[in-house]
Amino acid sequence: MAATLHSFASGAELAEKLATAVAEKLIAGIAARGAASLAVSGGSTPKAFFQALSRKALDWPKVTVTLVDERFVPADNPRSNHLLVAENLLQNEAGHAVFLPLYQPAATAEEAAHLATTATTAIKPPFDVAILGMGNDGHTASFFPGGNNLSLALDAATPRGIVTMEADGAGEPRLTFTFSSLQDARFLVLHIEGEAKKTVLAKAEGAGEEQEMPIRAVLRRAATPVDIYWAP
Ligand SMILES: O=C(O)[C@H](O)[C@@H](O)[C@H](O)[C@H](O)COP(=O)(O)O
Repeated sequence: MAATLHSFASGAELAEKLATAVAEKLIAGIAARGAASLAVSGGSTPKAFFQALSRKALDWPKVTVTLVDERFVPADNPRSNHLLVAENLLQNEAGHAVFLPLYQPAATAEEAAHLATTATTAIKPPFDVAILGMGNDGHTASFFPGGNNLSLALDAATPRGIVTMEADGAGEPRLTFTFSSLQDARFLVLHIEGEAKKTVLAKAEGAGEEQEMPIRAVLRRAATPVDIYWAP
């Protein structure tokens, strides 16, 4: 499926333009269906975008925000994506949104994944907006090369929901939406910044196995054409 590259002069310009585009999609979703959903990734890249989106005026109480993936840590842990979103997105206007965490206080990540799958069925698929990031190893969400559940997570036949992932480079056990949960978002965005990530993207767009660079599954098989947002 062909992707569309949107290049910007700076991260600040990208953040504002992406926030405007996402706000428009959420407003359209609310107008069409009475509610809208947004799944965002963690990491260091999206902070300015989150802050720009937080200032957009829309009917936020009708928007459910959740995470593409999460580290199996509570929200007071500095590694938590929930904490990152709470501090940067769920502020200002967006502070009125509904937030659905993936982390669940459970004895194991597997138990938390089952609980999160049940909890996130409250979001009617497909997502209105899904924002993906990408690591320098070509992972997206928590689809890490060598991940113990990578085949399951990428399999189009795997039901929508949350699965666990453990992999070198992932740190804690991860909770991640499956490929099947993300790939048909009405607006499917890959947000990357820097020359190094552009080089990684070029390699991912070339030949090779999905297992080597899992972002390839999204670039090659997503039902929704990917909009790539990039700044130097
Ligand atoms: O939990 C996470 O870390 C993210 O969901 C992950 O998939 C992230 O998008 C990439 O690792 C890129 O992270 P950076 O933006 O920090 O490069």
